[in-house]
Amino acid sequence: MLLLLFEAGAVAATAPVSDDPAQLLRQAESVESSNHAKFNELMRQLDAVAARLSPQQKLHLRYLEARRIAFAGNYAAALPSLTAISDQTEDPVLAFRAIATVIDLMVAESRYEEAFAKLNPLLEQLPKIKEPGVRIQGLGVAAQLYIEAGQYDVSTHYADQMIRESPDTQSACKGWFYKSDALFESGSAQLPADQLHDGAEACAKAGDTLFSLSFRHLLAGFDMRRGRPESAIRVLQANYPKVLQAGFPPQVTQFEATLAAAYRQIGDLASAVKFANSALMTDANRSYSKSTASAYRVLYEVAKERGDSKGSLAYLEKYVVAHDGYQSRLSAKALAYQIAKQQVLAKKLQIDGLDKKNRILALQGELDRKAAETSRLYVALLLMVLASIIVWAYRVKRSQLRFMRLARRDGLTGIFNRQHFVNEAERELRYCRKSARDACLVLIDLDHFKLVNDTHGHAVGDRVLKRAVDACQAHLRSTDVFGRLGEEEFGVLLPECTLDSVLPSVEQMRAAIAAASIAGDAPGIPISASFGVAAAASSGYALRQLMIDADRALYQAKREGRNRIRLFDAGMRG
Ligand SMILES: Nc1nc2c(ncn2[C@@H]2O[C@H](COP(=O)(O)OP(=O)(O)OP(=O)(O)O)[C@@H](O)[C@H]2O)c(=O)[nH]1
Repeated sequence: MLLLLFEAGAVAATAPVSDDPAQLLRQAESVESSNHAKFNELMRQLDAVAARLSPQQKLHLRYLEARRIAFAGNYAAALPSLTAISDQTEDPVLAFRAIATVIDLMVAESRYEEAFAKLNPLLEQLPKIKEPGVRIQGLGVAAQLYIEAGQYDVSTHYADQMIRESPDTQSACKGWFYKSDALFESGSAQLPADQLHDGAEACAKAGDTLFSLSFRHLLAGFDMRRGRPESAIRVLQANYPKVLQAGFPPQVTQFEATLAAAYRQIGDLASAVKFANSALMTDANRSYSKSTASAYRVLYEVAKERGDSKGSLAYLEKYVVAHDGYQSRLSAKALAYQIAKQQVLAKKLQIDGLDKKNRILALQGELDRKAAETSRLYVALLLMVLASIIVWAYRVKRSQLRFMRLARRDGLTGIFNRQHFVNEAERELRYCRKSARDACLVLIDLDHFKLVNDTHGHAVGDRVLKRAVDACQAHLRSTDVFGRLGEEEFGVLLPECTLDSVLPSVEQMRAAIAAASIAGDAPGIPISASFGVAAAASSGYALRQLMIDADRALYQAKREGRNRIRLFDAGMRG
C-alpha cells in the first residue's frame, strides 16, 4: 500500500534551517513525510544552492527529488532516476534507500517480478547498513513485499526484526502494523492479546501517522471478522477525520469500504451506500483494489435487499470484474514471488555446482599430491629393497669367498688342503711343461709323530704340525705350491727348479723343522722330518708320477734313518 514510501522517516529532525547544504538536506529528509509544504520549500532552497553541493550531496538531492516526483504519482519518471542514483552513488546507505524506494514503486506499478528480483540483493546489503531508520526502511520493504506474495511467516520474521530494532515508537508502530497485517491476511480472526496491547500502545504513542491509522483499520478488520460491526464502526469513525486529513487515497478508500461493509451489517443501508460510493470515488483510479471490490459488493447487496434487481445486477457485474481483477493481481504477486524464488534457487544451484566443481578440483589436487607422495614412497621402498639386496648379495659373496677359501685350506695349518694342492700343482706343472721349464716335487713327512701324540697328546701334536709348516714356509718362494696331503705329510711343488737347485732350500726346511723342536713343544722327543724329492726332468710333468717317485725317495729317507733328504733316481723304481 506504499505506506513506507510516503512515510519514510529515515532521518530524525534537525536544527533550524540554515543555508548550509548538508543541513538543508537533513532538514528536507526529516520533514519529507510529515510536512509536505515545508519539504517543498526546502527543496527550492536546495535548488538555489545546488552549485555548492558536493557530487554526493547532488545525488542525495536527486534522490529526494525522485521521491517528490513519486509522491506526486509519477512513478515512471521517478524509477529510472532512483536506479541511476543507486548505480552512481558511492554512499552504500543512499544506494540502499534508493533501491528500497525502487521496490516500493515497482510494487505500486504491479511489477512484482522485478520487485522480488531486487529484494534479495537489497536484503544481502542489510548487514552492512548501520543507520536504524534506513534498516527499518529495508526491513519494511521486505515485510510488505512478502505479505503481498502471501508469505506471511517470512513477513512476520521481518516485522519482528523491525520491532526489535526500532529506534522510536513510530518505527515500532510500523513493525506492529506489518506483523498484524500478516496475521490478518493469513485469515486470522483475532490478534493475540499481547500483540493487540503492544501494537495499539506503540501506534497510539506514534501519533496519527499513516501506519498508526492503518493499524486502527486493521483492528476494525479483526472486529468485522469476529462479527462485531458496531465495534469496527466505532474505531473507524473515530479515526476517519484524521484519515481524510492525511489524505492518502488508498487508506481513505480502505476506511470507507470497511465502514460501508460494517453499516451494511448493522442494517444502516443509507450509511453503507454513502461510504461505498465515497470509497469508489476516492479509489476511482484503482479499479482492481480489494476496497473497490468490497464497495461494489455492498452496493450490490443493498440494491438486492431493496428489490432493485436492475441495480443489483449492474453492481454484481462490477463487483465480479473488480473481484476478478483483484484476485488476478494476487495471483500475479504470488507467481512473481515463485519466479523470483526459483531464480534465486537456480543461482544457488549454479553456485553449489561451481562449489562442487571446485571441491572436486581440490580433491583431484589432493589425490595427485597423495599419488606423488605414494610414488615417492614406492621409489624410497624400491631403493631400500635394492640396498638390502646389494648388502645381502655382498654378504653372500663374502661368505661364499670365505667358504671357498675354507674349502681350499687345511683347517689346522692354513695351507692348501690335498685337493687344492693337487689342482694348483697340476696347473703349475702344465704351465711349466708348456714353457719347457723344470719343476720339482718335495714330499715331507714328520718323523715318529705318533710318538709325540702318544706322549704329549693331540694338542701338542697339532702345535708341532703348525710349527713345522711355519718353518717350511719361511724358506719357500711365493710361486711355490705348499699343501697338506694328509695326517703329518706335506707336499711342495717348486716350479722352475732342478734337482740340483732345489736341494739347498729343502735342506733349509729340514734344518728349520729340526731347529723348531728346540722350542720345547714336545720335551724329550726330537722333532724332525724326512724329505723325498722328484724332478719333472726325470719323472715327467704328470703330478701322479712325480708323487709316486717322490714317495719312493721319501720311503728311502725314512728307511735310511729319517731326518734326511733323498732325491729320486730311476734305480728306486726297481
Ligand atoms: N696331533 C695330530 N696327530 C695326527 C694328525 N693327523 C694324524 N696324526 C697322527 O699322526 C700319527 C702318524 O703316525 P704314523 O703314520 O704311524 O707315523 P710316525 O709315527 O710319524 O712314524 P714314521 O712316519 O714312520 O716316522 C698318528 O698317530 C696319527 O694319529 C693331526 O692332525 N694331529
